[in-house]
Amino acid sequence: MTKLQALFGGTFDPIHYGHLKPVEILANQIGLSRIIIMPNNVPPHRPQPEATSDQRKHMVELAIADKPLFVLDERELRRDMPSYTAQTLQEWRHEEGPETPLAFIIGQDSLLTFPTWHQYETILDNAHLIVTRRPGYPLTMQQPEHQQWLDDRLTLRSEDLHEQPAGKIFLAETPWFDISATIIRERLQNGESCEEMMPAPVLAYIMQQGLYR
Ligand SMILES: Nc1ncnc2c1ncn2[C@@H]1O[C@H](COP(=O)(O)OP(=O)(O)OP(=O)(O)O)[C@@H](O)[C@H]1O
Ligand SMILES: O=C(O)c1ccc[n+]([C@@H]2O[C@H](COP(=O)([O-])O)[C@@H](O)[C@H]2O)c1
Repeated sequence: MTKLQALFGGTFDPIHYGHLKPVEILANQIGLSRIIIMPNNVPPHRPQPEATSDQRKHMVELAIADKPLFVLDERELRRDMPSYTAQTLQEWRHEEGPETPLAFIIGQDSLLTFPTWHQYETILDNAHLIVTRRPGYPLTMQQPEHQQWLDDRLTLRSEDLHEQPAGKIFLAETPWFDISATIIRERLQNGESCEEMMPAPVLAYIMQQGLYR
């Protein structure tokens, strides 16, 4: 098997176990050599996050400090423009060459909005798309033409992700983690505990910085 690397982009406001656990399990299931966590500076499709980019980056660093599978990629943090995935993947492909298998990981909720992303059709030219499960969202697209787009690219064979450089969509059978950054921010605002939802060093940093009060 080749060494398949995957980029995992997000706002991570804050990073939590709903981000970390599915992708760790995925890495074991399909054989990922590296998961590259890539926080954005300006998210394309949502309001600016509550925590600063430096704070969100630091929380990612704390979350992955004891996990050799993960590395941090700061390229989107350096961008003052919205972080369009199509552009980022074009850059990444250029760096890695045409033959290297590359993948971009998203959760099930992101798959549903994927056809609204900037130049979404070009994203699969440069990487595979790996979708992790998330409770509360369907695995089918709302519009028939988007379902057709999905069906045309779906694969059930994880080997395809290693054998081809890009172009496939793989719906991974990862367990559900009913955690979101929104719930965490709300719970913290209400003074409720979030210990089960994120690594302890991240929670300690949130408390120390007085974030999400
Ligand atoms: N619980 C989860 N299970 C699977 N995927 C998830 C989960 N939470 C987030 N993701 C995925 O991680 C990526 C980054 O998500 P993001 O940083 O927006 O977290 P979030 O918890 O959805 O945040 P918010 O609640 O602020 O919208 C997205 O592709 C999203 O689909
Ligand atoms: O390129 C786009 O148009 C686009 C639209 C929405 C989301 N994304 C990317 O998808 C990833 C998850 O986004 P989010 O908002 O759920 O944190 C993150 O890397 C975003 O930059 C990208």
